[in-house]
Amino acid sequence: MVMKIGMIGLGKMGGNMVIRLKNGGQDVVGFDRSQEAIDHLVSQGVAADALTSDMDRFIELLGEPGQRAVWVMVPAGQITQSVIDDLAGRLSAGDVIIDGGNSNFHDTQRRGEALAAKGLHFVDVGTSGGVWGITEGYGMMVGGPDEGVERIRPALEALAPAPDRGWGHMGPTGSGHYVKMVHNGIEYGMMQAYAEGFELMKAHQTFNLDMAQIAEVWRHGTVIRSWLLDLTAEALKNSADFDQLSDYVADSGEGRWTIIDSIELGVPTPVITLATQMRFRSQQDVSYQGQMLSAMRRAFGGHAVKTLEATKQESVVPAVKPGESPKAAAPENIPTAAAQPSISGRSEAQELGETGQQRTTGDQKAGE
Ligand SMILES: O=C(O)[C@H](O)[C@@H](O)[C@H](O)[C@H](O)COP(=O)(O)O
Repeated sequence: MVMKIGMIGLGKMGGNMVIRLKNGGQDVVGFDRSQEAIDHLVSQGVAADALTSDMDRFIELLGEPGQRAVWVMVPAGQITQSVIDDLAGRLSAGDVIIDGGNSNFHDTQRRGEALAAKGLHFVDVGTSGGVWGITEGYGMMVGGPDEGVERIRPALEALAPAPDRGWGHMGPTGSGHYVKMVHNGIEYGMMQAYAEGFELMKAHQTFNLDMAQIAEVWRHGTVIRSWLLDLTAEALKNSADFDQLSDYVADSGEGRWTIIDSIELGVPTPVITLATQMRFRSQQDVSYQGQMLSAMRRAFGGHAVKTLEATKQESVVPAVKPGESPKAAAPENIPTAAAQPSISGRSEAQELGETGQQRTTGDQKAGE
């Protein structure tokens, strides 16, 4: 089946979806304010007269009132709201508006009610797959009224990995975005678990393990193989690029909303919660709470603490090689440990470890 469908937002998600819809035989038209986004799609073989940066023209291209369908693929939040408000004023009863972004499901429920009052069908599609969706197909979690969902079935079947796989009607308006929210919470948890495991193995220098080799081995046959691991293995192959990455990890809100939902329902979600909190920590340059911990520890125990300057110098400490003692690798001028004995009778140097790292051995712990 072929349907006419309009796409608003021709960035890396919406633009690729236009191409997949076109390749799937659908009659697709697109709108973006950016001429550059339009030119890119034209260079990819999409007809120039199916794309416009003029909203009036776009609405004309959508076809018969009451039969029109518009997929909104813009960032969640205020931009989505203003695009939907604009469409609500231009479309008429029977038309379908689809929000394919990562909107908060509460916003979606509210928008659904307002649009239903005007006779418009509002369908929320939690869309997964990122930049790979163009070739692999998109996983789609669909919410909304039956009629609206049925109307856009040809588009969903063309966008999915296969017509009968990778998409489903979850329930009423909001349910698609709700399921996508939990999907993203799980995504955070899986990513964090992989990242922790690899960092641990990298720190265990006795074995001099090769992270790229391990990721590649784990991709095949193991219990923890996954697409995320496939992507990780690929990233580890290019160590020059990997080593340049900042450890700042952004978050777009889905993890936060998942935690809020878990609190409201009283359902424990420790993995997702901690994974999200780790992102917050990564987003801090110098953490105020960490500074406060140091201040308190110094105050009550007279313990030596690191200064920002010392931490900066330490970041250029050469890595300890297997067989080499940490002391040999540590520069001598890092003022991390005082020579005076601590309350436990151990020197601060012993407590911090000779490179200034936190204590790590059972013996040291027992001696506290
Ligand atoms: O399933 C997907 O394709 C992803 O979950 C995607 O939808 C996600 O929004 C972004 O990759 C970034 O999300 P964060 O900024 O929250 O990491």
